Amino acid sequence: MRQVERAIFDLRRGLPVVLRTPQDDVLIQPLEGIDDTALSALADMAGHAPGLVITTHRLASLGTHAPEGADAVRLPLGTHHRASDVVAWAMAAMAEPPGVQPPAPASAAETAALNLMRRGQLVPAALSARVDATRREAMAALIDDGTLLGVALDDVQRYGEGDTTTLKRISEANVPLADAEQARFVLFRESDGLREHLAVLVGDPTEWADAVPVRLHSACLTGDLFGSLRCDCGEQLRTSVAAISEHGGGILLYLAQEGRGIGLANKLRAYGLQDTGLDTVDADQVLGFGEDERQYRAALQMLAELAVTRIALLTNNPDKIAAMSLGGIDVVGREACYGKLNEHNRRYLNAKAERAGHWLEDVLESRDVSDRHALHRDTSGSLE
Ligand SMILES: Nc1nc2c(ncn2[C@@H]2O[C@H](COP(=O)(O)OP(=O)(O)OP(=O)(O)O)[C@@H](O)[C@H]2O)c(=O)[nH]1
Ligand SMILES: [Zn+2]
Repeated sequence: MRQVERAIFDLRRGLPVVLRTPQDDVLIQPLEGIDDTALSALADMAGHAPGLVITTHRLASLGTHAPEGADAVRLPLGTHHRASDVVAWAMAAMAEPPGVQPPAPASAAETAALNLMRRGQLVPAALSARVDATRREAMAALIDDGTLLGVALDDVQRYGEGDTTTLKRISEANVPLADAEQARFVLFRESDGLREHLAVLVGDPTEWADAVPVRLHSACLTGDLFGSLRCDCGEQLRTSVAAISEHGGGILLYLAQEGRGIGLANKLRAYGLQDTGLDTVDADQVLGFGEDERQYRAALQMLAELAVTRIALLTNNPDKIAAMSLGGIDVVGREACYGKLNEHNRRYLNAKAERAGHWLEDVLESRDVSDRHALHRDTSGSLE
């Protein structure tokens, strides 16, 4: 499996990787940083023009339906296609589908390639070229001398299905917080070494209520750390710590799921797309993602490790309740957890309520605006 993890790192560096089966070698390359030289080098190495592999979410955002049952499709490319066009087909906001032949369902290697891109928090799109039989020996030599990384397709598929994200409890310490003086941070690391999650234990665990107050908080660097006004995350983080403390203690799980699981680089891309008029769901779809890419396996493992089975969840998100219940946790209560509405996050909160079914009516109807908003209104008079 270490080869798979190495492949993810090579892809994050923009390097091609070879996916190998006994019959075939397939060269794959991420879209980030691709230029015309890299595009033709890929075709030369493989002896075939590459195709562009995209998710069906991306295809839908181009206004085209995927063949029945396909999760990903391949658009064949010709030698006349420029890298800038290919990158645009993969991730730019545009209405026109590419003028190439109809999409074919992606092969097993191509589907696996997109899973590697996702795990590496790259845009889930790839260039893919089957290595011609006449080039296989040369390809094997490049793999042997370390120029290219080769990884068995079988391993990539098992990596995607398996328990590679088993958590290890790594370290812990008391960290008194402004909103909860008695707090203990426990750090967990996924076994492939890629991501770390935190359990913040508030109060004395022996005195926690029978249904332990729990907040599942997905990381949001911009909101949690910088107080971004584009979302409600920073305020939710702090008010939930305070609420847990007031309820006699409980747990905040701080999950490495930046940008609903798409990663910070892609969240910033999605923000750029939202600035052109798309909402948060459509912007993610342009980049090839579904409306919410999060999985809660890590949260379930941390609760198991902490021997917590009955919880009261602080959330407005029905998916989190469903994920916990499906994972065998008894969710016996739910408490709302709001941030403040302001003119920068109103559209985002509306989209969460309307498109993802979050319970945010109270916030959206309250016209509860922050001091900062009031200040802004005083000076600009531009409150909608
Ligand atoms: N992709 C994407 N992610 C965003 C955007 N705005 C915020 N996020 C992310 O959305 C996630 C919000 O997570 P949570 O705070 O757990 O909130 P939630 O799913 O709304 O659920 P509750 O707060 O529990 O009701 C964080 O990972 C943010 O980084 C956006 O416009 N696009
Ligand atoms: Zn946020």
